[in-house]
Amino acid sequence: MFAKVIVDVPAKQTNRAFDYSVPPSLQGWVEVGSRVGVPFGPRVLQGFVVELHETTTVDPKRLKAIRHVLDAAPPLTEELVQLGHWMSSTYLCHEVTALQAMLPGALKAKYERFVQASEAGSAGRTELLLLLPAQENILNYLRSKGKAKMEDLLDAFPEDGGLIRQMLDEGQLVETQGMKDRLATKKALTVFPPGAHEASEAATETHDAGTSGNAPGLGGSADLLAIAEELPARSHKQKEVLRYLHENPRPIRLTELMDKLQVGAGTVKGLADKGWIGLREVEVMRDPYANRHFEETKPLPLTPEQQSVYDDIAATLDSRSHQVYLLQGVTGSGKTEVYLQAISRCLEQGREAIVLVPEISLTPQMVERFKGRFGDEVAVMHSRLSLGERYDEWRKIMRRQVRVVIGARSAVFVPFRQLGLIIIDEEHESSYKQEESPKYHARDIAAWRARYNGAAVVLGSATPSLESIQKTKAAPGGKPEYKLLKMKSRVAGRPLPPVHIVDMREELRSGNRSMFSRLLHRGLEERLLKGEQTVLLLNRRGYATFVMCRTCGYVAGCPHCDISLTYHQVSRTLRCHYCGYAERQMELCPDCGSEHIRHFGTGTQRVEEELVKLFPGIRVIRMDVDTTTEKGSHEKWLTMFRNKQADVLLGTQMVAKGLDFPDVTLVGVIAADTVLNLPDFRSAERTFQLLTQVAGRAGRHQLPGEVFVQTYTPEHYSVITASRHDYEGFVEEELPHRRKLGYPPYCRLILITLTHEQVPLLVRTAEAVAQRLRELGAAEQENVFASGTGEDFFMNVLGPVASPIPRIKDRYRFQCVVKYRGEASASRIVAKVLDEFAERTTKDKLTISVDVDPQMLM
Ligand SMILES: Nc1ncnc2c1ncn2[C@@H]1O[C@H](COP(=O)(O)OP(=O)(O)OP(=O)(O)O)[C@@H](O)[C@H]1O
Ligand SMILES: [Zn+2]
Ligand SMILES: [Zn+2]
Repeated sequence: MFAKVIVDVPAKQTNRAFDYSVPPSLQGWVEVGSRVGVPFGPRVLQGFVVELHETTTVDPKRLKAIRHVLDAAPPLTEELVQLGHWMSSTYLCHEVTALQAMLPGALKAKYERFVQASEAGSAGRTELLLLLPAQENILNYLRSKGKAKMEDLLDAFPEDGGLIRQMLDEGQLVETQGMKDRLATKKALTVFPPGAHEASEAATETHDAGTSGNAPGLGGSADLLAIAEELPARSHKQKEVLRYLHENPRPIRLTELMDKLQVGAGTVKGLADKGWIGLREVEVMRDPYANRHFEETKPLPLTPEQQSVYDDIAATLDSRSHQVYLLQGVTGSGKTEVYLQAISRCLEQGREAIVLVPEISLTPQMVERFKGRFGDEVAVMHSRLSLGERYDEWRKIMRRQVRVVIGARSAVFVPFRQLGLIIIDEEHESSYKQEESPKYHARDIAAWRARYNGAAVVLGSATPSLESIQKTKAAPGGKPEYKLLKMKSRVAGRPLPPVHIVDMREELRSGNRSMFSRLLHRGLEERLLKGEQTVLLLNRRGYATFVMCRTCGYVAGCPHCDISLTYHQVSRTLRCHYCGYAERQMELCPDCGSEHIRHFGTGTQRVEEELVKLFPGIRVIRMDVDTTTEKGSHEKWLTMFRNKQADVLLGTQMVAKGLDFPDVTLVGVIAADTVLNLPDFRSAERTFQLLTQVAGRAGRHQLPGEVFVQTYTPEHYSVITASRHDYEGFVEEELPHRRKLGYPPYCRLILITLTHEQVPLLVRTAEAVAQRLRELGAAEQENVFASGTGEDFFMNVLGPVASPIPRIKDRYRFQCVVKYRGEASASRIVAKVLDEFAERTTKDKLTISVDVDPQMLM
């Protein structure tokens, strides 16, 4: 048997599969998707098996064998391996980078490097070589140890790093990589009465050792009583343990037993040493939600709108065909209930479902709704879990113990084998696009997996992205890519809240210098009197958190990046968000020596201060990056707010999404324009989406709601259409702008960023790249024209220009933007140009990164 393996070296030369033989000892272990260790040059590298064959065309003499298999079950499926291949060509990334992105953090890159003397090095061949004394020493050191960690070896021979490298290259030393995998599983000492043993590996791992139900073979436990009787009276603690285990003949965690009986570990261990009871380490699962009880919920009778949407999705599920739906439902229309019932249907068919939600709306409330309906069938994956917790949730998936996963972007890769449904809530959110390589969009991955599995995808939003809405329209001569489903009204005939636009210029003119307009002020006052709640949104983006000298105007900037430093209140430091550079808060201006330094803290903090000044005694919960870094803080704040321990929930985007609190009757937006002024072609769309989302938090239950949007640009169509809850109106205004400027959804973009330490070389290369792109684009255009297929291809290269942030980590940045229409040809052209320049850029240490469908042109 032969395997094709992609090795874990993200480089152009290794971006292909290499052939290896599967030794007889590993047959049956090596599968497509297995992680393996393979010899590669002088080293042993990690890799992924992507194909298995009975034959190979490679000369058997040159073929090396796979050394070992890293996991008992392959962490990737055949489907995911194929997906990796597709991602590599679609997003122009290395295949191994795509495959790595599918693994949970705990499995990634956590390997240690080991070195040993090679067989050739320790036997025959070395005698023929003349060894340096230092080489002898290194070999002797390794022979005495058998195998050493690379870092220990380098510690032992600090002068000889280069020599060690050379010995590796010459094959005297061999490097292997070992996983720190064991660290990633959690173990607990567990007491086993005789006869009670681990029923099966999986069972012991899921159960809490203390509550394991079955105690197979009780035969032995009678003996414990006999032993207890015979022990001397002074061993009363040991007697007690034996009696307890006689009465409860099942495994129990040592700490729990100690707690229950108030005995020491030594007492128990003594019994184990005598062989009367067993004491072993057992793997336990960390369950982040273990101590939470989730109220079980039953499916609600659907409204007619919900029913018709559900019926459509259910028909696709039943026919096992593949379809992407775009569900446009106003805020509070009950999209989540539709998701829940569609998932039920999918599970009834014996299939599995993935639910993606944006990271910041992956709130406990959201998790609760899914756990409440599907209980232990649900695994949760998000970045606020510890690495270990995430790993354990992932293993539940591998072992088929759960059939529903709810998580942020990367959960789209979970290795389900019978995927029936993928739901992407708030599909317009930019966090579904990964900003590092592989720069994928979860929406595209979901569509790909649905096609592969004959599954349904539901993209839900009150404000779908323009790209998605465009895909619901029929292409000339074809069927639309997505099917549009609509829910136009809120559940139970509740009205959408009226939205009032407040012109802040007007406020200033009439002498109100506060950040609260008179209307919003009165609204707050009324809510305090009535004991109702308010949500206040301050969009942090675009808000100053920098440090400025009021005497000379000096602004503290990063010495390595062309960007101002951000002031961090908690640590009293100034930090660069791009390179991590940090310095102490300054007392004097470095330019003019003035003491008048002003720290512009986060906007939310200033709002909070003003609230407390205007409404003494007001209870405010502030949610922003500063107050939510601690694990579980999110949950804490939201629970407090739900329990009405606060009058106002004040925050950034994180208060705008998904929250459903019955007593919120007022929503205020402090300044609607902060996003609007950003130099981004999506700024109007983002403004509309955010305003609509946050307005949707008011009046969702019995009490009617009301919204005030404060703005300096009340005439802007994104503000006006949002105030009317008018999605179609917004789209109608926005699309002509996009068409005129040639932006998505009328074309697609590829952003190419080049970086180097020196500007002249950078500019020269950037220009050469742009030039070559133009040549190939024009040639393709001619080809298409000549072929007469009438295919809609066009490609336009903008730039090179300096990037909006022209320098990061001492490297200058230039960018080109490729605008194009027409299938895949553009990415093929870009790939070709990258290929042509690869050698030159490696030699010059210049980097080129590519972002297909960028969310921001930064
Ligand atoms: N069929 C139904 N009957 C009664 N109540 C319902 C029904 N469907 C949903 N609800 C309730 O209506 C409220 C709003 O529903 P839900 O949160 O699912 O809306 P949504 O469309 O997801 O909103 P958003 O996009 O604003 O997050 C919830 O409190 C939910 O329990
Ligand atoms: Zn100054
Ligand atoms: Zn920096």
